[in-house]
Amino acid sequence: MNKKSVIRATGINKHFYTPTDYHVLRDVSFDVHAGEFVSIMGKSGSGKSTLLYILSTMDTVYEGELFLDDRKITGLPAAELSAVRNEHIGFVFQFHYLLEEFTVLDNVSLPAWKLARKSREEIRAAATELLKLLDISKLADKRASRISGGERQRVAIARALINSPTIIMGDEPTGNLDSKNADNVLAIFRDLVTARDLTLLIVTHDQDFADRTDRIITMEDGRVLV
Ligand SMILES: Nc1ncnc2c1ncn2[C@@H]1O[C@H](COP(=O)(O)OP(=O)(O)OP(=O)(O)O)[C@@H](O)[C@H]1O
Repeated sequence: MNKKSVIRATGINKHFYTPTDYHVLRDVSFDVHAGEFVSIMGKSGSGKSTLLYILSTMDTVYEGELFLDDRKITGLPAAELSAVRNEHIGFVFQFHYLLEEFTVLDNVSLPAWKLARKSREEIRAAATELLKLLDISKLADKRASRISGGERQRVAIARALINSPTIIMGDEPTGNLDSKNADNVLAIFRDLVTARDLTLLIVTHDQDFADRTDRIITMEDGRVLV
């Protein structure tokens, strides 16, 4: 099967110049195809988060080229980049950055309010649907500050889905969960790949989690091992 490339990185190099020149990413090239569930592993300091930051379009200072959904992202002006990000990518982080005083429903709705493509009613309906999908409907009106770690991660996943992205990127999304909740998150991700035709790229230290993804990209000293 010749699936299209959803993420393509070619010859990515990145330097940090603080305090001296540190060559953190070295000729990183790889493809992630439509519908793949890929994990990125590697020792602490190998460059995983730095790479994810570039792939998520938030860091634009690098050498090489990045393509998302066959479109060249490298060199796009900031406004276009932000439109691409909003349209294509949902993020799930270890620390979910929920707004503690907002309800669960409002936290999930927030990215759609920002994008302002739909009415408040449509957004509410879509957010309600996502809570159902993630089996957290009961939490809709609870404040984020009142829910558990596993529940927070589900809210963060629902929020990442609200603008119907084609790609979900995660930085240690199961990092602070116990193994039962980590298993649940994995099962949710797995279902999403099938049900919503998503592509997933997840940085993780969790070998069990990674072993159950379709493919592991391993990083060492800023390089992708092949
Ligand atoms: N802003 C920065 N300035 C200078 N060096 C940095 C900066 N950000 C990261 N680094 C360095 O770049 C290297 C890669 O960092 P990165 O966070 O990408 O690693 P990682 O593989 O995600 O690590 P971890 O698994 O511990 O999160 C590290 O040595 C880090 O100290």
